[in-house]
Amino acid sequence: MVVLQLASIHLCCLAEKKKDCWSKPSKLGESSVTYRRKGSVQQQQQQQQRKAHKVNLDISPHRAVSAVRLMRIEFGGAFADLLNEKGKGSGDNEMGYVERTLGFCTRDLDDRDLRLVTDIVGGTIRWRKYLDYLILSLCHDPNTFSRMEPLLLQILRIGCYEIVKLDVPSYAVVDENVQLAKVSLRPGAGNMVNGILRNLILLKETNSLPSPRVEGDDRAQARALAILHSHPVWMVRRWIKYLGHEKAIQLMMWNNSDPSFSLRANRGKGFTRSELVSRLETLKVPYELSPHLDDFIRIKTGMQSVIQGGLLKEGLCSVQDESAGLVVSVVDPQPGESILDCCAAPGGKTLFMAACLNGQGMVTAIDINKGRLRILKETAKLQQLHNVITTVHTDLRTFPEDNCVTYDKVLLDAPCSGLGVLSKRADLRWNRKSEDMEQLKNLQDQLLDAASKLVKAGGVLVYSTCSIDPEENEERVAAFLLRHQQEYSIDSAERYISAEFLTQEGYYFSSPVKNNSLDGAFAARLIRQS
Ligand SMILES: C[S@@+](CC[C@H](N)C(=O)[O-])C[C@H]1O[C@@H](n2cnc3c(N)ncnc32)[C@H](O)[C@@H]1O
Repeated sequence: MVVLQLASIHLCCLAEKKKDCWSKPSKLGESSVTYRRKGSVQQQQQQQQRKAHKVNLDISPHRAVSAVRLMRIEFGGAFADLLNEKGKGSGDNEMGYVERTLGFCTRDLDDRDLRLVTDIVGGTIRWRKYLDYLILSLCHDPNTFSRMEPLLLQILRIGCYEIVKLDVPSYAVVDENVQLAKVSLRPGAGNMVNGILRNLILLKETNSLPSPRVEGDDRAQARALAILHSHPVWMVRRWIKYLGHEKAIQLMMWNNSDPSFSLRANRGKGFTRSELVSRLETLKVPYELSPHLDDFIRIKTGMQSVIQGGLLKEGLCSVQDESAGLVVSVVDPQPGESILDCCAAPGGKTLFMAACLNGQGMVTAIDINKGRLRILKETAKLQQLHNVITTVHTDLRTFPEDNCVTYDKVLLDAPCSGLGVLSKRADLRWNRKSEDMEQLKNLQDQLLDAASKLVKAGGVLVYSTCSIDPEENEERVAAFLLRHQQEYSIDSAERYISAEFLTQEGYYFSSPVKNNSLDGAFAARLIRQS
């Protein structure tokens, strides 16, 4: 998924609104409460009450906040990437959540704390299956693990992650997580954290951490790899089937690595890549120019400075992965054209296509999700592209029935599994189920059929996904071409992208395994004959 930074911040508000209230599970501990959104007056009252409360200075705020965020992601339906959006997502309410979950608050987070929270939350989610395996192995009795309070489990996961995957001094990890469990739950919980973490440190120091053997039949091997690389078993089996063992492992390692980001200078606002580079140099953010796209640069660190420097708020650039930018290259938008973006929100590709029009032509952006479409509209205004973007809130599957207009180019960036973007979407691997794949494929077929009716004779239809799964990509296009033999044929993407991204069939495909540092994405360019 390509998440526009600003869109993310807005989306977070939506995600929060969607979950107006949620009850913490009863196993949480004595201070189990119902989370409820309060109006602004109530928020102020809460803040005043907090001032009257005892602030716990013994526990680092980043550990307390990380534990609470993990609870919200697992039980409250919050999205990791949004909450983790460089520490922004939770807004002023962060300490309110901490206090209601843990029964105390800590000092406010500074920039360093925010970075730590981002690392710990992202890493703990990614490594969840492996961390649970370690914790279970150290519990001795499986019932202790299965009956564990959710908050205690989060604290243990954080501690294990810090010990095994981060270079944090072990005394600090043990002391603070023990303290956190004691104060927020009960003394016995602190003792359990103490026992498990100290054992883990011993095992790590003697190089004897528990580890499943990759042996036996395919299923058993997939199960072991799923633990070692912390992914659902069904995904591992699917990737072994399509990519083979070695590449499946490389892919999982990529998914577990720290994501890098790219920024697109917004030509629509007359802001060039050189100007973006100067601003980044002033902000002391290290960057690399994209070798594939003229408007893009890559950054590995420094997103916080980009946000604070106002570049996104001023609409001067967007956070957009190059893999998504290359889909727009395949569409090849030209000034004066009429373009339909069928599944447009939150608008990453719409905005890039609109910027390519140089003020002439129109991108019509339709989406079934009103909230996401509103974000697109707001961003278009911010980026001064609203004159070349029209939004339509509708279901694409019924849109052709009421609309007889056809377009020069139609982009269908279909809803998909997102299996190409798991490095950026830490929690997505746990939210996707294998059953989703069949439903998504059906929807993709229906959407392709609908989109195909909206292309002019001689016009172009581009089908794209941010998936690396052939069943959502090549197979959907092959099935479509069978249904529309007389109307559509493949137009090779070779004129629009470099050879490293070109498949044998003439499609665009970026693979995290092959095209290092890009997310996975796919696009097929089809021409309408009649
Ligand atoms: C992969 S996202 C699109 C991302 C977008 N193209 C971008 O670059 O930012 C898929 C979008 O399809 C929309 N969608 C799903 N089903 C739809 C339908 N039946 N009609 C229109 N839009 C739909 C979803 O609301 C979602 O915003």
